[in-house]
Amino acid sequence: MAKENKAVITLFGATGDLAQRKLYPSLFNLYQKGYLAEHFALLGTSRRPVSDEEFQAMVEKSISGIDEVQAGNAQAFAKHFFYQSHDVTKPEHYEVLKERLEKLDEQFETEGNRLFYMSMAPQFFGTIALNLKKQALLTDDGFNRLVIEKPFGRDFASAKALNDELSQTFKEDQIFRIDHYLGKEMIQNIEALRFGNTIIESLWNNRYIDNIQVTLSEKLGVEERAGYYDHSGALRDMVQNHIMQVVAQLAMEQPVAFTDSDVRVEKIKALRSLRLYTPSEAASNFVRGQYDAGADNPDYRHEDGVDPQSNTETFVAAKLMFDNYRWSGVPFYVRTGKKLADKFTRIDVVFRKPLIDIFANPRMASEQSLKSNVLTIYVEPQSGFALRVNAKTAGQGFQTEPVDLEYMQNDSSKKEAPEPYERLFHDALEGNHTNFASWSEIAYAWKFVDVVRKLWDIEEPQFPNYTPGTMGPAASDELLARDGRAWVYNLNH
Ligand SMILES: NC(=O)C1=CN([C@@H]2O[C@H](COP(=O)(O)OP(=O)(O)OC[C@H]3O[C@@H](n4cnc5c(N)ncnc54)[C@H](OP(=O)(O)O)[C@@H]3O)[C@@H](O)[C@H]2O)C=CC1
Ligand SMILES: O=C1O[C@H](COP(=O)(O)O)[C@@H](O)[C@H](O)[C@H]1O
Repeated sequence: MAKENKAVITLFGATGDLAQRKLYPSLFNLYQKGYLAEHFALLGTSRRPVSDEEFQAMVEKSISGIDEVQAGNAQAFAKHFFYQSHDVTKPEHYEVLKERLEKLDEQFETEGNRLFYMSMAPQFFGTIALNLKKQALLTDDGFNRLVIEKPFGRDFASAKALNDELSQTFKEDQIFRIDHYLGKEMIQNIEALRFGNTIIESLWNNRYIDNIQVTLSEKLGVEERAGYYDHSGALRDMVQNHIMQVVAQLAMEQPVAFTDSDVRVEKIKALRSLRLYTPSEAASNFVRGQYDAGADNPDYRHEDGVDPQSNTETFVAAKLMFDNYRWSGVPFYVRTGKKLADKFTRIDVVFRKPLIDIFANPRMASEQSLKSNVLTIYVEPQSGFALRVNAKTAGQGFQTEPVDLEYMQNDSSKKEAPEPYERLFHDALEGNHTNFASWSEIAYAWKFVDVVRKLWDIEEPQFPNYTPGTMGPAASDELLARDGRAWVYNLNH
């Protein structure tokens, strides 16, 4: 039985793309499941004038694509939505907001619980938080929480400045920094796999693991987001946040208990032990790329909205090292990019080969060699995992071949899994921080990434350097080849 969450949600950026594509459908799913019911309201804000009725129609339209809408639910849901034209830079506008929130609190009996969601350009995040405090929009009786979208800063200094601003209004345990990768079913499964299985956790260290590979691959280019992306690039857009969060979950020690505070402690410890590169180490352990023209696309520099001289990277590959007892000597190879071969996210954990390969005994005149065991976590588009083991090939002789022990979620279990934003909204309403990034995690991630960014900002790259539809520049393969390794997923798969 779903527990109802009571709150008034104030959404900054209510007419924006994210709100309409992701946030309203996620809230609607929570409503259909009973996590939101009678005691919730959403006050949407942005500058343009929109009436409550027009806003409700916008919300209904945004959820119209959802399957299995229970009769009448869409209209009943939309009736919880209200709109206030509001310029976040104008302090006097917050007074009106305050009055409306108080009325909604009373009307929907939300017990003073307030959730403020910043879904707008990041330069406004600090201003909004300061005004919420100055104009006393936080309540004394219920909870006051802030959900904040990415990006959280452009580097450590700007992230710290933002965090300092937010901290004047909200304490760390009131801030929920969104990283939608943490809302993905199979990313959450990392913890279940590791800490729910003796056979996995007992091997999860440098005695048995040779290397770990994380790939976040995209088939699309920058599309209509060039304005943002050209000032960001793959390092800031994907590595500093999503990849760092995934890697922290793979590397962390077992938390004392599966609670948000215990998980945070371990993720922070893991990120603290991530080796901070010198500029020359960064140069040899990071690869950047920018896509060339393809059969149906211009090269990146000729995309709409991109600076024709742009040195923004659309691809990053890197080798990360953790200096701690568990991971000493084990490289974590990561890569992400746009216009690659396919859209998928996967993690490959490559185990060491047996110390002695008795099947390669020359007396048996065998040419074969055992393959490494690989645990692959398929995050998307399929959800599941596979363990590659060596088995005897059926037949007269004695040959071995790799076979996969596989678990893939079927359509019905996939349907059970909420969308990341639905899950994260629910967590924030429940006050559960497990799937949100803490300030310390963000700070360590920026410090790590800043070294690379500074280096790349002063060195002229040889762009473009990869063909759309491939897995990035040749240097990405060379990064592993020089260690005698290769990406488990390559174009032959
Ligand atoms: N869209 C996406 O897929 C993703 C977005 N994000 C993040 O989510 C956030 C929102 O992105 P997105 O929805 O795409 O942005 P949009 O540009 O689509 O929307 C911006 C919103 O902010 C409002 N706005 C702009 N200026 C002001 C102002 N001065 N005062 C009040 N409201 C204002 C706009 O309405 P109006 O002009 O009427 O004021 C609009 O509602 C960003 O932080 C982005 O990085 C993160 C991941 C994915
Ligand atoms: O945060 C972002 O993520 C998307 C990729 O997310 P996914 O869930 O589709 O894998 C990426 O396209 C975008 O550039 C980035 O801002």
